[in-house]
Amino acid sequence: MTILDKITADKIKEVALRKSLIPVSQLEQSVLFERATISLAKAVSSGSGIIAEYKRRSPSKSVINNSLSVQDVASGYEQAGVSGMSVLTDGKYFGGSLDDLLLARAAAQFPLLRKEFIVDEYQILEAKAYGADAILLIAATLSRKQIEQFSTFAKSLNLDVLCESHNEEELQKSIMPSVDMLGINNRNLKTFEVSLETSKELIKQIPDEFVKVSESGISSVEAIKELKPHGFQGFLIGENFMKTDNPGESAATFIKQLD
Ligand SMILES: O=C(O)c1ccccc1NCC(=O)[C@H](O)[C@H](O)COP(=O)(O)O
Repeated sequence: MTILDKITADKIKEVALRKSLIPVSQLEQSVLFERATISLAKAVSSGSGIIAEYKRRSPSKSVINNSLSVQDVASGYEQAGVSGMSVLTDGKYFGGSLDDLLLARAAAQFPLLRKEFIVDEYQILEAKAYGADAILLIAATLSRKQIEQFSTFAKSLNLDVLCESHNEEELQKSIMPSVDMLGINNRNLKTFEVSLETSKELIKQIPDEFVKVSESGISSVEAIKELKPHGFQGFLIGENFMKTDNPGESAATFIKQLD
């Protein structure tokens, strides 16, 4: 069993429990449920393109940063000029929560991505109720039918959809009109190996109309300069900013060097 299989199996159980505790009607009554969302896809294609992540820990790195509040990081990222922020809401493997999403929403106005292992429409309702503007779908864990179902449902709630792949088969099943952004994950989620070559190779198969995002293992301005000519507009960066004492300041310095 790979780590991704394990995360997905745990997530299915977790979501069943969450559903029994908080009914859909309660999520729909959240004040944030009626909020006008901001398009992450538009922000990425018109701004710096950086989607900066709030990441305490991960299966590949036990501790990245446990000492910074999500509110401080969100306002730091916003001041730095990132296009949006990714908030990991998984508790068991990443130390995140839906409260992180809510607190980031309270601290900043820019687009927020709920970074989660989506296995059920219920999690998309949660994303909306806790202030997200976009959701992530991971093609490795979903069928084409599920990607279509979840992305169409997200669009009906005015949430943008980033669908992530790591190989040709995953990418091909993600290409559909209800997806706004196609992400190429440079990290193999089975082995944790990272290579920017994955982005450079797979982007050749992404049709023009999609916003193209390179994800994971981006640790320098040079990497962005290397990826941009291949057609990437978005760059999802976690550890590189979060390993510092001031992720907002690190993002600001990074973005200045992009000019
Ligand atoms: O980061 C991991 O170890 C990981 C393991 C298993 C599933 C997902 C994982 N990461 C989620 C992400 O997509 C990254 O946090 C994100 O792309 C940022 O990556 P990085 O810049 O390398 O921190």
